[in-house]
Amino acid sequence: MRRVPEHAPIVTAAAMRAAEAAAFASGQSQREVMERAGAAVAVQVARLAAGRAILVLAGPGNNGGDAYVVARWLAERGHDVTVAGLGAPTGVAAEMRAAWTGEVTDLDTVAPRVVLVDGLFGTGVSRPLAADVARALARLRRGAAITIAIDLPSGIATDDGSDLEAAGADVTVALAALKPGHVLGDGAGASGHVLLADIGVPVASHWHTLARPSLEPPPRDAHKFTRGMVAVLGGAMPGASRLAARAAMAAGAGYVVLAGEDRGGPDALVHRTTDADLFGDPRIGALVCGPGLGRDAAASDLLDRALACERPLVLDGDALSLLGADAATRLRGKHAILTPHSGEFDRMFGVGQGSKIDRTIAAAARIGCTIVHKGADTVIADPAGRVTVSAAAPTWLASAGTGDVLAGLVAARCAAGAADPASEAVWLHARAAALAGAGLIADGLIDHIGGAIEECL
Ligand SMILES: NC(=O)C1=CN([C@@H]2O[C@H](COP(=O)(O)OP(=O)(O)OC[C@H]3O[C@@H](n4cnc5c(N)ncnc54)[C@H](OP(=O)(O)O)[C@@H]3O)[C@@H](O)[C@H]2O)[C@@H](O)CC1
Ligand SMILES: [K+]
Repeated sequence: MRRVPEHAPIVTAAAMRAAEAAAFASGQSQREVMERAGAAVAVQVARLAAGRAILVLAGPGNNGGDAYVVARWLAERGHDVTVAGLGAPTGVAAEMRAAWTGEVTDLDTVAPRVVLVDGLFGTGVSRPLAADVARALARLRRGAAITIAIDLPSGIATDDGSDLEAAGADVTVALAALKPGHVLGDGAGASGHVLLADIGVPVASHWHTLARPSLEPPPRDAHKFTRGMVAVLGGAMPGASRLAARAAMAAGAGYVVLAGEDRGGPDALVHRTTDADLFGDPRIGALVCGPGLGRDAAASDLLDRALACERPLVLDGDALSLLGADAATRLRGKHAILTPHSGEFDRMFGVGQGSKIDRTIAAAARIGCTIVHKGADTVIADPAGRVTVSAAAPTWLASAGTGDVLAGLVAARCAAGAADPASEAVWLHARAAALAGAGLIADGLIDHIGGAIEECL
């Protein structure tokens, strides 16, 4: 499983440039910042290289400037370093090139070494890599035991993570902040483990990586209703709603109701009919609608009643499919958390423009609800534009029923009155998956929710 720093700011290329400009305006010199960036990367390279031969690739821009600093820092400390260059840097990067007293060989002909440091392109990549550059990079990566990228793997688009012929890295040292390219789409996979280096450039952002929540055990005067009541609407596929209900129980909801005709599930699960009393029950802290609901007239009627009631909603699966393109009008002003995968999201809000972060923010603002846009890169956006990205969840989660478990987790945290139920639930879900290990199934995931909670106490 890859590692990504927790609660790290995420900024676009433009926002990073603005932060750098502000730092320069406040008196820092670009030379100082580049020296700091190079040194921060070099410390990690030295640690990971452990005495092995290092090849540093230096590109034509400031990412290449950082690379020349890395090479100089390592050589000064006795490491075995060679450099291959692409293009002629300008400005401060040219000064760093001049300060490197060793040879600079050609990218096309250089032989691979055990440790590869990729400083070809960072946030300034503006188009797909030329075929010869992509080929050389891929060849050198294949010939290396470990590849460490400076700021971004060369050829990953900074703002949306799309692949512009990148070869990828095992470790990426992000400078000052993470970029969407480290956490979204192909870029998330290409970045490998991500480390965050402080280069003295302050960065403010409303976007962050997911962090372990801080939770409390129930207080001494707790009883089942103060811990949160969750109701799950059953439907055509009872297994899915049962998974959501069981997950809510395991996540600490004090009283969980499975509403409908299904009488299955554990003994502690309370069964009720979907009558008016249920939808008017003021004790319900979260009503889950969607897992296993079905898409027939009965399902549609249950969704209508859920939307008409005053309780906080967690909408998933079939509820989202039933809403489809009407989601924007029908959900506006509702207290709801939506948990679509990308197919459901696109059906509700259209494919649209921009990165997954941009599109999720726009949809959350449009409907005034929090959206958990699921995937290998889960993006959580609230209507105020705050974003949390989960980019390191185990890929074993890609199996039937894990989304139903997540809906139950969100509902339990919502009913418990958590400040950020969606992010907490996504963290617990990913952690339970890590504890469940390889080959997990949704039922087994539930058994590890308690263990995940223990790590947050
Ligand atoms: N600002 C600062 O002071 C600091 C910045 N820092 C570092 O700088 C990095 C950003 O630097 P940057 O803006 O110079 O961009 P960078 O990623 O080096 O690439 C631009 C060059 O590549 C070229 N180019 C682009 N795509 C190409 C392609 N496909 N194929 C071929 N060429 C291509 C492009 O040429 P052009 O597009 O103009 O033709 C230009 O020459 C950032 O990630 C961090 O590492 C840190 O040191 C902290 C201080
Ligand atoms: K790079």
